[in-house]
Amino acid sequence: MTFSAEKSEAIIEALLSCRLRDARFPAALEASWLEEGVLQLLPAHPTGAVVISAGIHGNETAPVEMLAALLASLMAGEQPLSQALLLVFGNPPALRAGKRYLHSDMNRLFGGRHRHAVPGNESRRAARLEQATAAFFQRVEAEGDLPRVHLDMHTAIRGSRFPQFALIPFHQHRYGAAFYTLLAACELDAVVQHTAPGGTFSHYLSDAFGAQSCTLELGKARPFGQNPLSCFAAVDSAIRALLAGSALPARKQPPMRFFTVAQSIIKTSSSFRLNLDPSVENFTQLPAGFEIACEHDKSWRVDDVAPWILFPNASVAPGLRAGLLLKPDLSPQH
Ligand SMILES: O=C(O)CCC(=O)N[C@@H](CCC(=O)O)C(=O)O
Ligand SMILES: [Zn+2]
Repeated sequence: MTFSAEKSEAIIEALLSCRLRDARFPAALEASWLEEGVLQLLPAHPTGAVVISAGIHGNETAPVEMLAALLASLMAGEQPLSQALLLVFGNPPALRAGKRYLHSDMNRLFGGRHRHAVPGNESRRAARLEQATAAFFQRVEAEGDLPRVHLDMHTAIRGSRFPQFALIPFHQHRYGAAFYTLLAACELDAVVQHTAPGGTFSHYLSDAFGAQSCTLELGKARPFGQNPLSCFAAVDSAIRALLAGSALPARKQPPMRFFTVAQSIIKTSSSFRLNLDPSVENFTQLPAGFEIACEHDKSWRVDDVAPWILFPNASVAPGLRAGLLLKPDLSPQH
């Protein structure tokens, strides 16, 4: 395990107090800050382009601690880098406040949706992150036609029966076997395939730049300093091997489970009610016929094809997803 607690604490402190730009890097790396909390690192001859993001939601701190530790290793010259790399600390003001967001959920605003949102911290930041990632991929183009990978790391509000999993955005370009091998090397428990476009950061990078991209869910959201970082050692090692250009660690766990989104529950009004206790975990298999949620004139019931519930949340803003129902994916793409 390569977390260096002291150095990463200093980086988080610098991030939270707007001093991150003071960081220094080995001479072999061309380092530029494209935005607050957005760092581009270029080795001499990159063999791929990788974007790693964390803190798109400000209360999801474990991924930020992991990214800070990775940054500390890069600064110290301890982490080899064969890839053009963009590190993104997603939402610094929300991280400072310890909140998912300040004005609106940023992970619903990408792909230009920020233009139609009420102006605020997240609409401005989503626009800037879009510009920064566009600048990164434009710079990367000068290095040739490099494979593009994006991992957007999150943690979940509820506990999960499959604690660590990926959500792959709806996409029409090919995700190669190597990408699924990377997810397997992360020792993920499950992979969920979206079936419709969305406003997530991972969907944006996939759609706009042809990246093989996913959201990584790494357990339950906890405040800074309270994360069981050793649980994410496999993800950390796989990311470090990817960046170094070395062989990925071999998977030790049983094979990943694959699911597809069958239905999105969209809350449309404040009359929305969820009939699930907060202790119900993600990937709980609900009984057929059970009424999961209702609104004044609408009701959502479980069928026997797609009974697995993911991200049930009654407190989302009207118009947003209040839960997903999943079915098993019997013929995953890879
Ligand atoms: O626990 C929850 O309810 C949400 C955790 C979270 O932030 N998940 C991401 C998933 C993004 C995706 O679907 O790819 C989100 O809701 O933005
Ligand atoms: Zn999140």
